[in-house]
Amino acid sequence: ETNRKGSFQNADYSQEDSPSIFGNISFDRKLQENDMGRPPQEWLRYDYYNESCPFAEQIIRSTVRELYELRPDVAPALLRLAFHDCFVEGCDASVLLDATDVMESEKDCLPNESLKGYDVIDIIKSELEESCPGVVSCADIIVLAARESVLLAGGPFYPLYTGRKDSTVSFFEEATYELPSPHDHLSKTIESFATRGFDERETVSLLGAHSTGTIHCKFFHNRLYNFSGTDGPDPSLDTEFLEQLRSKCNRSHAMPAPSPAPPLSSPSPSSALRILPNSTLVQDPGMKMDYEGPRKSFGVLYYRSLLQGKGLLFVDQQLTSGEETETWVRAYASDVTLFQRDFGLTMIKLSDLGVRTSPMGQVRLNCRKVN
Ligand code: HEM
Repeated sequence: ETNRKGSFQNADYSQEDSPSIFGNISFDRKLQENDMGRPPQEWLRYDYYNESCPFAEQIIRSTVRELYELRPDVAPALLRLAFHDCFVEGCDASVLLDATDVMESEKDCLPNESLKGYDVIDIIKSELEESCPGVVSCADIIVLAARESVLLAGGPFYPLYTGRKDSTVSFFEEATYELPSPHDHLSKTIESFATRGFDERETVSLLGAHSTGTIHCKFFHNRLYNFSGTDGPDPSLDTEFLEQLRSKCNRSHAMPAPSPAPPLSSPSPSSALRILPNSTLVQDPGMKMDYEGPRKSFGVLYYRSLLQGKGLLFVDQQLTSGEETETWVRAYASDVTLFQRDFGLTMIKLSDLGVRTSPMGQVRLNCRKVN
């Protein structure tokens, strides 16, 4: 364990002054192709804003960190936001567009109903607009803010290309039908990730993101009281854990959606300091996933809990039901370094999905609206 901890390279890395766990690894990003059948590196570059906005990545980093100090739930919210953006038609900030008279918004589809962090992105964007107006895309902000969030949650640093452009449309239908459900069986999850180029190992590692954040009762309530119409619990749930969950989530937590996320900021944020404290009472308490304090637990405890029948979502617990996926659950449960490396690589891949460049995209001035 000591040795493992010794080589457990994580959260203290910053891009400038530290080697990352990727330092010695050669990974072939040529294999990752975007929608246009061309590899992302033909469109994107490391340090794309080097000349146009040299402090862009630093501004994103420091703003996320400032907000995190006030509200640690900012980190999981931003990580989930990146997943929901990138998984639907690529990383193009389409998830941030508000509805208009002629366009429905991804924000309003069912799988996104408890998505948060839009106002955090607004704050970061306004900081960037002050320094370099009209330069940094909302799509880059999302993936870079998610990277910072992973670090804050105790995960690895991973290098990211930049230069993504923002979409001019929101994909309500696609988000409604293509975002995975917490009630999905393994085969559906595997298929859904495979469509986007992730194999089983990569899928298992990405779900390690569920090491952090909060899962509201409504997403696993059926497993506690009425699993598949049996009027009883999911037999794959550990019994002690079942009681623990039932004490947090009573029968009445089944139907109502979680209360709308409390605003993280004032309506027109211009500075990180305008953030409000976390004061709104959430009716559905949910379960915190930072098992033993975020920095220690990212990854490994999530997989260990799956091996003990203590996965919160059905979709999580399903990872132990397939031969190959279970092998990776076991591997990650016992090898922190392997998990951190794999998670970083799959986050890179996720962040490069369906990248847009001009003329198919733009740099939005306000992340909520098309220019
Ligand atoms: C089969 C795939 C997945 C499903 C069905 C799924 C579903 C969910 C659900 C239902 C929640 C609870 C939301 C709530 O209670 O408000 C959640 C939370 C979360 N998910 Fe996933 N998820 C999946 C994959 C991922 C991936 C790939 C990532 C990131 C790489 C991710 C990151 C997160 C995070 C960080 C949270 C906590 C959010 C917070 O506390 O604000 N998820 N997910």
